[in-house]
Amino acid sequence: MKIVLTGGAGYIGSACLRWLLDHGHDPIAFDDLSEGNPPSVPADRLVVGDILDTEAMAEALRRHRAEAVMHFAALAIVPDSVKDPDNYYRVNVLGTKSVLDAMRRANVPRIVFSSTCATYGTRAEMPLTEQSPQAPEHPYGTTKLAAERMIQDYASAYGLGYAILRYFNAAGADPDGSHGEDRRHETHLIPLTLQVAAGRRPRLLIYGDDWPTRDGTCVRDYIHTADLADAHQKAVEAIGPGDGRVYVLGSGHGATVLEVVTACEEVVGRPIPVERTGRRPGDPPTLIADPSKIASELGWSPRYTDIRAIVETAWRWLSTHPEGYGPKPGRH
Ligand SMILES: NC(=O)c1ccc[n+]([C@@H]2O[C@H](COP(=O)([O-])OP(=O)(O)OC[C@H]3O[C@@H](n4cnc5c(N)ncnc54)[C@H](O)[C@@H]3O)[C@@H](O)[C@H]2O)c1
Ligand SMILES: O=c1ccn([C@@H]2O[C@H](COP(=O)(O)OP(=O)(O)O[C@H]3O[C@H](CO)[C@@H](O)[C@H](O)[C@H]3O)[C@@H](O)[C@H]2O)c(=O)[nH]1
Repeated sequence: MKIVLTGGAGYIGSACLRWLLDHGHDPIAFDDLSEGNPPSVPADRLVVGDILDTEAMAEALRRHRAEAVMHFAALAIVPDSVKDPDNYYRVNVLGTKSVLDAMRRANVPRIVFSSTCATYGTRAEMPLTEQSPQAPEHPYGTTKLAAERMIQDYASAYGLGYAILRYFNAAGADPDGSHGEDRRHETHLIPLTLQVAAGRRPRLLIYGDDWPTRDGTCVRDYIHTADLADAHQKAVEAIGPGDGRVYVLGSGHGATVLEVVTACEEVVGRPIPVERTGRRPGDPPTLIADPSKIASELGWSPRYTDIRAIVETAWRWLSTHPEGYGPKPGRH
């Protein structure tokens, strides 16, 4: 299938693009490089552009004769969204509207959307299913929920097929260590912990050890990017005309912050300095998926269910690419 991936030079988008190439599809990335890395995808598969430019997006869809869009492009850091909601509503909500309008102009019949478990809020019961009530508690989650609703409204009015995938915590790198996570400003637990292990940061701050969890630190469901990519492939292949699907997408297993640090110590073979500090605003204590719907409907199951195996891939990338993908172009 000919597929355009918005945000396809980013961490998850580029992992999906490489996966789709390896599995017989014809993907290209459409990315403004505000966070993406050109070396993460083949040069002839990258179109540089802004999703808010509807005509540029439509032109890329027409030129590639796209049969599907995977919409990854977004701003996705919770505390930044609290400080700068203007930018989050612009890129995540108006940007999604622009992508949908470009798809209508270019007659593209299906979309797979990157949503998030951050649309649920802190009060839902664990594990989370597609039926759990959505009540986001920060602008990032609100903008992602607004984008979900917009896709569903466009689908019922204009006959679009869609799959909404609510991911949990994306983690890991390509198993051969050739590609991985490289952001301008890293905030995610596993890369930060491994950067401390590599001597690039003095210590890891642990945000809260008094949460109501088994060791007092937050529990998250870490899902490897290869498992995310596999789910995207299965979802895009399953969407029929006018078909709408929603799936939660996690491994079904939770790890605490301290368990992640221990896994990192086991993988790198030495202790990692940590400092316990206060809770980070907006953090829910526990987020765990129940992925049984995507398992039964699409035959998806995660290959990475052990946090140590996920960390091993991330360490292979980080320890062999201390500069990541190198200098970042065009950042704003
Ligand atoms: N990382 C996670 O744990 C996680 C979890 C749940 C959902 N998600 C969602 O998955 C998607 C990808 O996340 P990621 O971690 O790969 O982030 P990322 O920042 O690495 O990727 C986002 C990409 O979008 C591009 N982009 C941003 N604004 C753009 C614009 N206006 N026009 C074109 N391109 C633009 C960036 O350059 C970047 O390459 C996001 O939609 C995010 O909300 C991520
Ligand atoms: O230096 C750090 C960084 C993180 N944490 C903790 O580690 C856990 C995981 O944090 P992080 O890796 O920042 O991920 P989340 O805040 O859970 O958010 C990610 O996962 C969400 C889905 O759960 C996505 O929607 C977001 O885009 C993505 O950033 C949280 O309990 C944090 O408090 C620390 O203790 N110290």
